[in-house]
Amino acid sequence: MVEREMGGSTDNCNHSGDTEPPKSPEDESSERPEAQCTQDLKSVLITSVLNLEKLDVDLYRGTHHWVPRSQRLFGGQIVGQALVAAAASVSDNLYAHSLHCYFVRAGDPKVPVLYQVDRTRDGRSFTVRSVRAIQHGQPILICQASFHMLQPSPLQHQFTMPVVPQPEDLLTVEELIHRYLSKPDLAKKSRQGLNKLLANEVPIEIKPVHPPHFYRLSAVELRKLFWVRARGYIGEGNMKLHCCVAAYVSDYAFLGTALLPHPNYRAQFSASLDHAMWFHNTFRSDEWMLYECESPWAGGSRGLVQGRLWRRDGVLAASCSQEGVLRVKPVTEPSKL
Ligand SMILES: C[C@H](CCC(=O)SCCNC(=O)CCNC(=O)[C@H](O)C(C)(C)COP(=O)(O)OP(=O)(O)OC[C@H]1O[C@@H](n2cnc3c(N)ncnc32)[C@H](O)[C@@H]1OP(=O)(O)O)[C@H]1CC[C@H]2[C@@H]3[C@H](O)C[C@@H]4C[C@H](O)CC[C@]4(C)[C@H]3C[C@H](O)[C@]12C
Repeated sequence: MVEREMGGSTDNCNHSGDTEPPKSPEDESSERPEAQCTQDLKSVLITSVLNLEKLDVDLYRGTHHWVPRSQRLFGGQIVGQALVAAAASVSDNLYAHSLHCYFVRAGDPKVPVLYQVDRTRDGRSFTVRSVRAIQHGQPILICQASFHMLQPSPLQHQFTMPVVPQPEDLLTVEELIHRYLSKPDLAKKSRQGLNKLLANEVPIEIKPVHPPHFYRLSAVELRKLFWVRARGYIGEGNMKLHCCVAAYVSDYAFLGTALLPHPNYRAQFSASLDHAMWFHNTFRSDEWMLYECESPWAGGSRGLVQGRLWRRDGVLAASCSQEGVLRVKPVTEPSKL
């Protein structure tokens, strides 16, 4: 399996059950994995989605877990798996620092994805891999990923992390949905939509900072802020793996940011066209990170969104950009959540 080639060990066990209150990151990272855990939603990211099967040199096969209702493969899954494939032939002293992808065809959830890696260049400090994600003999995604060795520099700066409530003081998406569903006067259509959302087996935990915003119930500002982490315990592992998980995480709830300024419209068809990420510092994708998303522009049936993933200590972990196709239609009756 590719993961073994990536070095580092990943613990398949998880330590934050759905029923028990979320543990603080310190609790989780201090726990030692005890019992043998079966694969479940909380470890599926690592044990299957990002655990590719090696078919040949530089050729891998990925399986699916969660698929959006559009029945197109989730873009974050394809990006995360492409980065796993790219990283497999890169030595452990190099770190993923950027990736750039185009989604050129919809992914078919009925068949696995093949990842064909080209070892574009192994330089003195930078190494570049090109990956084609292939289904039915055609590329669905083309990706370039670059890896860099540690080269410290006195030149450092970053934006300042937004001041927001801590995740321990916020509700998860699931808890919010249950709260909305408890409203007796909830519109039937909204109730159906929320139950479908609850049924999503997304291996990501999300705590919106401004819930009405997250669900576009009010366009107070053009930013979407939410705490996010992969479900389950990944452990220190190796940074390549955490970058692959962050790639998966970064594409969820991202493109919808471009609809925030337009509460009177909803997407009739939306799909990511490209996705770019820059990894700035080490981070743990299984610990809460703040995802700050904004949309500087939309037009011509496209929208551009930009995101910053922040560590809890205020360090900027990663930056993301994505343009997507957005074909919209007027909202006939605003949601009554
Ligand atoms: C995570 C969910 C999904 C986000 C993704 O991952 S998208 C998947 C990755 N990207 C792609 O698959 C794109 C691949 N590329 C292509 O398919 C093509 O290149 C394309 C289509 C871009 C261009 O093709 P081309 O042939 O050149 O051009 P067209 O002719 O225009 O297109 C042809 C096909 O396109 C379809 N189509 C075109 N127009 C329409 C239309 N008007 N209506 C319907 N379909 C149309 C059609 O298939 C055509 O093909 P055909 O063969 O003719 O059929 C996220 C998605 C939703 C999010 C949730 C949501 O926003 C609600 C919550 C919001 C909250 O804030 C966060 C939580 C949410 C639950 C949120 C969570 C997620 O972000 C999802 C689930």
